[in-house]
Amino acid sequence: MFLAGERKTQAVTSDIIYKYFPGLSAKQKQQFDKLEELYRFWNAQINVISRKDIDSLYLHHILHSLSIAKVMPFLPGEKVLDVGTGGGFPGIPLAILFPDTQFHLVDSIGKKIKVVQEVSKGIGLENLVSTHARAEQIDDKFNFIVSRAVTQLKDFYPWVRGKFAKKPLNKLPNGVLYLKGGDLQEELKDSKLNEVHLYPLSEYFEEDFFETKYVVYFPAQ
Ligand SMILES: C[S@@+](CC[C@H](N)C(=O)[O-])C[C@H]1O[C@@H](n2cnc3c(N)ncnc32)[C@H](O)[C@@H]1O
Repeated sequence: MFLAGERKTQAVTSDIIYKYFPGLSAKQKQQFDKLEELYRFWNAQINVISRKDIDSLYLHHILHSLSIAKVMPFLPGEKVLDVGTGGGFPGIPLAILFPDTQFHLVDSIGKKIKVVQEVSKGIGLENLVSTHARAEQIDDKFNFIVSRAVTQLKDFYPWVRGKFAKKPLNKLPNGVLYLKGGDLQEELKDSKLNEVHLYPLSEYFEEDFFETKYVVYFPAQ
């Protein structure tokens, strides 16, 4: 029972993942379910998600990360780099969803990589490595580079330009999948990228949170 004027915020559970990604294995469900406990614990020591947002972990962080999968289902054997992963977004949810794809998560702040390593260990991820480094220092080639909330595309692309594998395996050429929101016109113009595709997330998800959010995809160029 609630008193007049008392507000109850209902935390979103992992059910929201299963609504949009049915058919996951028991192991994947266990991993997604365990993320809440692990992030609550680690976020209390090292802040990677704002305190008021932790109740929205499954919607704002996990499902948002997984939206990349609606645009680009990664294939077994592909390699994906997550630049500026913070506490592991979008890389950790994607690594659970695609256990046969190799993920490399990088962040320039060591404490954040500590959270990534602890969460990854806590759910037994075997297809993820993480490095405390600037993205520019990573010397490897990838099929796709993912990112969220790191910097403007005009600054981002020079960091990753030389890091794409030549051989494409997927339905779209190797390239960048960046989670962005709001009005992107100016940013896209400033980026000087000559081919960019916007995938509106409201086409895949009904929650208001996804209105005005996009996966921005551009091939290596
Ligand atoms: C706002 S946080 C976003 C974290 C995560 N992607 C998310 O969406 O929750 C931006 C992160 O980018 C990292 N970062 C910024 N520039 C970077 C670079 N050149 N290389 C690696 N990480 C970088 C910062 O340390 C920070 O953790």
